[in-house]
Amino acid sequence: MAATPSALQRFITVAQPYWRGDRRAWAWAFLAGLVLLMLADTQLAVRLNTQTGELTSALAARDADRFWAAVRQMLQVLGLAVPVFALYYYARDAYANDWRRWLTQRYLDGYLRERRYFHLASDVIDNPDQRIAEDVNTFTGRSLHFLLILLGSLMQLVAFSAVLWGLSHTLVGFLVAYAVAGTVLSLGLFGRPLIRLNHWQLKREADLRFRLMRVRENAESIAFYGGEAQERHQLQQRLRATLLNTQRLIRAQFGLNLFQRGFSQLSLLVPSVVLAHDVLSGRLEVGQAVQAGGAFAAVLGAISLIVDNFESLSRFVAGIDRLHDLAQVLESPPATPGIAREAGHDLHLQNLTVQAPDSDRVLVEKLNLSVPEGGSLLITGASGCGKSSLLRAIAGLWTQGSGQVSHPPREQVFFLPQRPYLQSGSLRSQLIYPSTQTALDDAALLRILDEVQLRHLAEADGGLDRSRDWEKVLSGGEQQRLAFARLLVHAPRLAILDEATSALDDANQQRLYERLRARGTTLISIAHRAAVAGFHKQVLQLTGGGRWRLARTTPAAHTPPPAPSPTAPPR
Ligand SMILES: Nc1ncnc2c1ncn2[C@@H]1O[C@H](COP(=O)(O)OP(=O)(O)OP(=O)(O)O)[C@@H](O)[C@H]1O
Repeated sequence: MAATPSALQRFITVAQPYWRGDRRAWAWAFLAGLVLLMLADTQLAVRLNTQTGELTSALAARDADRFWAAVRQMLQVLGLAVPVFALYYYARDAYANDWRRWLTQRYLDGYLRERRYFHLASDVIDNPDQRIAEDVNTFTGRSLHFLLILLGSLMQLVAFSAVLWGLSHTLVGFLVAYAVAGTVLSLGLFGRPLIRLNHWQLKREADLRFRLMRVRENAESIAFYGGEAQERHQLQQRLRATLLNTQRLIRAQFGLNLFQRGFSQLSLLVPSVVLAHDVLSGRLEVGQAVQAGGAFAAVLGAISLIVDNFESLSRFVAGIDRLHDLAQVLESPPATPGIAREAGHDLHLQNLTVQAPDSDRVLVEKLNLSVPEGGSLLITGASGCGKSSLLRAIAGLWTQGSGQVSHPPREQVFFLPQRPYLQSGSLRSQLIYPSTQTALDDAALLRILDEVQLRHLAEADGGLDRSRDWEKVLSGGEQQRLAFARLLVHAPRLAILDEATSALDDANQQRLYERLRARGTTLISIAHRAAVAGFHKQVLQLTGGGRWRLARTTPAAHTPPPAPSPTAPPR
């Protein structure tokens, strides 16, 4: 089948980093140990078989001494065989687990590096989460399983081929022809369809699970809308697609079963038919024919590995395809950005043109502006005109377009996105996010909680170490205040706020902006509410179609009144 070399190449691409990377010494040493255990296990199984024969013969001969000697020997062999058997399976699973840990780590690094998780479009790679969490696990487990079956078969092949060759050359010729025909036929008839169907099955299952996850994540909104009927409809559509594919798989499996059964049953007849003439003419003893039949079955079993394991092999290959595609995407060099970036002291945008990803639509054209240290800029414009997109370009999330962005070093810039993202975890970890540790002590963190009026969250049992699903238990405004607290924890030189106070009341919003101004933080905001304008020295108005207008606000507007004021008009 044309897909075989490519499937093998794909397997090698996915598997080889473990065997050739920093883990290679361990990987090869452990594998060698595993093969030794397998050999010992096979050897002990043969000895057990011999001892069983000896016990039977001793009983048949009514020889008590011989019988008890055989029992003692059997117990000795068992004493070795049982732990070796258990150790072999333990080592195999531990090995698969180590491989999984290593490979998952590699993909996780690739997924989180250079914001690949953000750029991965779902039409390029569907369900990367399933690939990283599940497909890797299946891949490492199944790879070892098949590798060891293959080695076992090879041992059997070596052991019985010699026997068979000694008994009948013709039978060996038939055997090779029979096995090759079976393998070619099964690959040709069932290979591509089964691999394709298994590929789709994995995707459909992941889509269904993802949809269920969305219901759980958005339970409150769905409950408010009463959206159960729509959700059920969507879920049923995905379930139907999954089951339809399963149905096709079952049909393909039916054909494969017919073929496999016919192939293995016929193989019982082949040696007798081939050897009948030799036996009937007296050239071969009946016992030798029986022995040849046994050897034929053993060798055929070894070389029909593909036919016998076709179903699980096709599932395995489908999983390899998914991992291979993921690896290609994660390990490919990032696309060359159209927008150039460089580190500077202040924020400068030079001839900046921003386009939406994979589209010709220009959202901002040839924008030039500077925000000096301690300065402030408000971005306004109608919904959908490209305000957040401009921030995405400044942050380096979107790179399509042209021009140049120079900005203070990344660690001195802090973005507050439109939707505050809260993890479930301790209150402390929310406050210091995205850092994993902070130089601030608990007293300083509590003071910041005071400033955003969330001190009460740390007053329950557990204090700053209290863990909750914060997204569920905090109101929209509280979530925004907690996100604002992160800004105060990180005390950046440049803060970029995308409607980060939209859910706050005016008094809270004013206090937090004043706090930033008192710190001398350079500020860029997007906000719809008029009161925010007073905290900014420049206003950039996006007027649609890439056009823009930059203006200074009047000095009076820099001192915001306690009540909301009208928007400062651009000059
Ligand atoms: N990932 C994306 N790919 C393609 N187009 C996008 C993408 N994200 C946003 N857009 C489009 O870019 C345009 C600008 O979106 P943007 O989020 O910048 O608007 P905005 O001015 O911030 O709007 P709002 O005030 O409603 O938040 C919109 O028409 C939107 O549909």
